[in-house]
Formats: sequence, structure tokens, C-alpha cells
Amino acid sequence: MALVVICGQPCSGKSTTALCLSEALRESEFKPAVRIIDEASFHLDRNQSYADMPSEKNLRGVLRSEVDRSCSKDSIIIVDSLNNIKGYRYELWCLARASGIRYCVVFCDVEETHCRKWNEDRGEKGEPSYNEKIFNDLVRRFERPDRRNRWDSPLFELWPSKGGVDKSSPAILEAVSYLTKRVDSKTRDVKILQPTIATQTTRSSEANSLYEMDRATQEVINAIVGAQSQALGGPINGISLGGGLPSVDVSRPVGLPELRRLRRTFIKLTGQTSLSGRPPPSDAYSAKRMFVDYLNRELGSS
Ligand SMILES: Nc1ncnc2c1ncn2[C@@H]1O[C@H](COP(=O)(O)OP(=O)(O)OP(=O)(O)O)[C@@H](O)[C@H]1O
Repeated sequence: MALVVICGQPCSGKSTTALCLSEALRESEFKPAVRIIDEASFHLDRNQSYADMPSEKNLRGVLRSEVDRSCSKDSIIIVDSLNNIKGYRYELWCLARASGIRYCVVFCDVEETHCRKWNEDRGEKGEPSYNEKIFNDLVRRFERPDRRNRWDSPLFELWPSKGGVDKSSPAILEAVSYLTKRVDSKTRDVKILQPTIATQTTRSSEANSLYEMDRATQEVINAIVGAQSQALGGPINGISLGGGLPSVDVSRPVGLPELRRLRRTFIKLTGQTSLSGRPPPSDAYSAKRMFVDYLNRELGSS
């Protein structure tokens, strides 16, 4: 029925929010089946799970597989974890899309000082807390959700440090309404993600490459737009992207709509290539390189 991704800094009230949301959903008129997937369901220790990259990847992998197994048309799954990396939220969005269900992100927006204090107070309550090194590292690496990204949308924001969270917090009520609302084909105010050939065949390991490609191609576009605006309409002999990449050879000003169109076509073509057996670019460098070659071919022939 739906996938809800809770995200926020460490110790920002995510589990409290997940519980309030699940209770509010169960008490709603629709009374859906709700399940929370979190680290505790797998008896995973916070400090061990975030001790290093392999452990963190393992934790994400375990949670993702469980979400993959659990997404269904009959229940609401709430993933209560940091979900702090954009690429990971993208992977979860892909799982929801492959299942053809609705999706949303609930963000606990709490200032670091409050999270730190609440984490320190955990000791007195006898609750396990993050050790300081891990806490600082997680705070530094947090990638805030941005509602302009389809994998961060719709986004319901809460501020637990300003008045707490309960079943009647505005964001909880909005999320409940979104998750249980009947679909109205006229207003289209509820998005049911539609599986496409690409998402049905995309394995989660490939989701990362799609995300990389999305980001890498956007960076190339930004570099072109930046170079053109610096040249103030004057001639440009090759736009250098650095990092050993070939330069982009644009002999005429190319507008943003044209660049966006080329980017969309490239992503589509690369997706089709992956369906026909050849893998899509697996890292940012290969994605950028392929996109630059494609742009040079397309822009050179026009
Ligand atoms: N609004 C609040 N005001 C004061 N303390 C709070 C508030 N919300 C949560 N806490 C306290 O902060 C601690 C962490 O809460 P919670 O487990 O909900 O956070 P979390 O973000 O899920 O943590 P983690 O990152 O470890 O999963 C708990 O001790 C909780 O009582």
C-alpha cells in the first residue's frame, strides 16, 4: 500500500515519530496494517552498525532487503532508520516504485545541539546511545531531504525539539491523510508510483548506478551552464570538467532546455542499454565520460 521513509540526524526523535505515525494510522478510519522496520528488529547495535563503511553498508543492505520483501499493496511499511544518504533514499523509492505503491518521506528536523543533548541524556535513562565519534561522523554526513527530488517527495517535516511529536502533530496528520486518502484521478493529489520496465528489472544493486548517473549527468550540465555564463555569450573552445575527463566541445551557445532534453534522452538510452545486457555506468566517472561523449556527438553534428 505504501512505503514511508523516516529520516533525520542521529537521536532526532525518528523512532518516536515512527511510533506516533503507526498509531495514528491504525486509529485512522482506514485502519491499515502497519509495520515498522528498524535496526532493533534485527537486534543490530547502533555503534557496531555505524562503526565503519562495510558495517554501515551491511546495515543498509539488511534493511533494504527486508523492505523489498515487505512492500505490498496491503500494508504500510515504515522504515525507521537514519536514511541519511540521498542515494539510499533513492533505492528505497525504486523499491516502492517497483511495487506500484505510494511513497513519502517524514523528516525529523532537529538541530544538532538538541540531538547531542538527547543522546547524552540516554545514558541516564539506561538507553543505548551513540558514541561521540560515530555521532559526529553521522551528523557530518547527513544529506538533508529536498522535496524537489522525486525520492524525497512528498516530504512531511516535523520539528520534535519545538513542542515534541504526538499523534496530532500537523505533519503526522498530513502524512496519515496522504497515506490513506482515496485516489482521485482528477486532482491527482496522491501519487501511486507506477512500475516501469526499468524499475521492474532494476535490481537494487543497479539502483545506485542509476542514482550515480542522475547525479553525474547533472554535474556535467551544471559545468556547461556555468562555463557558458562566464563566457557571457562569447566563443568557448571546449569546456574542461577536470578529473581526467574529455572536454565538452560546444561551438555555439546551448540553452538549458536543450541540455535537459539531451540528458533525459541519454539516461533513457543508457537504461535501455542496460536492459539489453550491457551494464549502465557503475560509477560517477564512467557516467560522466559516457555523457560527455554523447554530448560531443550530439552537439557536434548539429
Ligand atoms: N521532542 C523530544 N524532546 C525531548 N527528548 C526527546 C524528544 N524526542 C525524542 N527524545 C528523546 O531522544 C531520545 C531518542 O529518541 P528516538 O529514539 O525517538 O530518536 P531516534 O532518532 O530514533 O534515535 P536513533 O538515531 O538512535 O534511531 C530518546 O531518549 C527520546 O526520549
